[in-house]
Amino acid sequence: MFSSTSFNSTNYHIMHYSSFLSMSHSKTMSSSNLTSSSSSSFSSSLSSPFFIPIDLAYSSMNYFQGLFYMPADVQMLEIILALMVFIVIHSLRQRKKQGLPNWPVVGMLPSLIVGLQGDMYEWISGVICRQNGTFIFKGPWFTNLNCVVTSDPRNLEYLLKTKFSNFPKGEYFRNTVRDLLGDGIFSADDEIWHRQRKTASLEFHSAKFRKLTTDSLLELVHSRLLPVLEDSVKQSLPVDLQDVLLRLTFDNVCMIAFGVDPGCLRPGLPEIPFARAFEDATEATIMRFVTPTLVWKAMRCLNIGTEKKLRDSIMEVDKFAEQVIRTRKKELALQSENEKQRSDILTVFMGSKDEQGRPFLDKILRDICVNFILAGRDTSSVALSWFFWLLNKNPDVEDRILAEISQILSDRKDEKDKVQDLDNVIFKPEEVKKMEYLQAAISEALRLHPSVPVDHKEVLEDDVFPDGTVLKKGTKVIYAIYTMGRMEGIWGKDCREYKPERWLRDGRFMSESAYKFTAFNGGPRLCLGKDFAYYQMKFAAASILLRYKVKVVEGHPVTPKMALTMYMKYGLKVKLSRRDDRHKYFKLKE
Ligand code: HEM
Repeated sequence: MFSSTSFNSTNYHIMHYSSFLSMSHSKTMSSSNLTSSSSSSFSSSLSSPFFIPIDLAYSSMNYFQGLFYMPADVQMLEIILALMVFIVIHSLRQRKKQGLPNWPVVGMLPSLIVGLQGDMYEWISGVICRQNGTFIFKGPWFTNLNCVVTSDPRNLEYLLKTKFSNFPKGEYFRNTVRDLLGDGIFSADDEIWHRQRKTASLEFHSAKFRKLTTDSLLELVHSRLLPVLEDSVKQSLPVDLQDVLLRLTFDNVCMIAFGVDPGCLRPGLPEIPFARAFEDATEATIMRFVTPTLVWKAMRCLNIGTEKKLRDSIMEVDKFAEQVIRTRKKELALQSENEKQRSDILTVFMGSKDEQGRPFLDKILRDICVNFILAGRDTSSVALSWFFWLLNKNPDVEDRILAEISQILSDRKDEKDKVQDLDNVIFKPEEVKKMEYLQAAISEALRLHPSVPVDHKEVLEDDVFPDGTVLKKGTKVIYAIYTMGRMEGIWGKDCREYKPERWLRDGRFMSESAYKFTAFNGGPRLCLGKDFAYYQMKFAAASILLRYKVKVVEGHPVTPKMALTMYMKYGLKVKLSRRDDRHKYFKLKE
């Protein structure tokens, strides 16, 4: 009777369920009973959204009548089986309404676990798109895993700007990251956040700070990055470009935060204890987000597993921070006001006051620096890694970048600046600014592979999103930045294509709304390092592309790693070769 009808997957389960009941009835009922029961379940399955409860109730009545004629153990087994089938079908039917099957006790966790096995970000994007931009994840009963996941730009604007004060980072986040981040800018809310933001913001926009960042980057690219890459060319060896870039930005951000160069990008790529400890501490902190709070707290008390690793690595980070703070204090004490030239974050905060007008305590100074390192450590390098991977697949984009660089260099007016040897070219800050197509190509890479793929907030008071989603006090809200880059409703039908041109109007780079392109966050908590990050990425990318062709090693697997930052899980193995076709793009001085 079912074979003549075509079913979608949900109906297939319905059919299965009815067949099962038919089979059980056949043991106990007359054939006429069997026929009426089965056909009623079939017709209601097509017409009524309440099919399952009605059908089950009806069938169960007949079913229980039949029980009197059955041996007790068979009866029990059948009840259990019927119940299980009901639960399975009911839970699977939730997929259509709620995005994922919602099971008793474990909620949507099984689907999440399955989703985590593959490309987690693609999986979550599929679920969100099916739910038109907002999806409510139901975790296991009695856990704190329930949350609202959204990628609707209207909700993002509401969350990050309109009702900013109702969506803090929250206690859950702070308690989870406190051991590593303390009260630094990343995890703080309210006054503590505001004070740090104000001081840091003034500093980030000062000429002194700009000079520090451009000088330190120039030094690192020319005396560390390029020699390391040149070595790999000479030895004809592949190199993990992601690892090299991570070292570059780690050294760079430590110079900005602490005013100290840890030397990760020295020849031979040494392992630096502070860098290793920082990496380990971040990874162990992330583990807390996927471990029930009671469990990680117990592990912390017992000092075992990832919690032991966290404690050990934080001790190493603290040792480094304390030593830098102590040395800087001594150094500043010996200098006169006029000599105080340093403009790193640590020195600036040492000269500022907290919200009560007192100097910042050493512990807060440590927290501030550690937070800045975390913020600027790997976001740019990871973005650059995806950018080089995309270039490899889009040689026409690479051609356009080189044409732009060539134009900029040939526009040099000053005779002594004219390029005689491309290997000696050092881009000037105003030239980097003019690289509009490169900025578009990097933004497009960030749109498809945002360095921070998901971010989160907590609801302070009951609220409602512009799309109608009801938010109860204490709910966790996750905004899926990765998904936003892949939504047709935001970017159009070609949203999955790498097209830097979408950022250009009459050849000039045009920024997008922060609630549509949220790679740098938006509203009052917009990334403080955004301008510097663009400068850093453009300077490093242009300096590499001018000298080398970057080819991803054939067969090298490229897939995102599940972490707070979107690293490539297996790094980016590339083979570099000298750009011997430079004459195509660059006209040298005669
Ligand atoms: C491609 C590069 C970068 C991207 C995509 C990026 C992205 C972001 C995002 C998404 C946030 C919000 C995080 C949150 O509130 O949970 C953020 C905050 C922040 N970023 Fe960046 N960032 C980049 C580079 C940098 C750099 C190089 C620095 C510093 C040198 C920096 C400093 C900060 C700071 C201090 C905050 C905290 C702002 C606040 O909470 O008020 N970022 N960034």
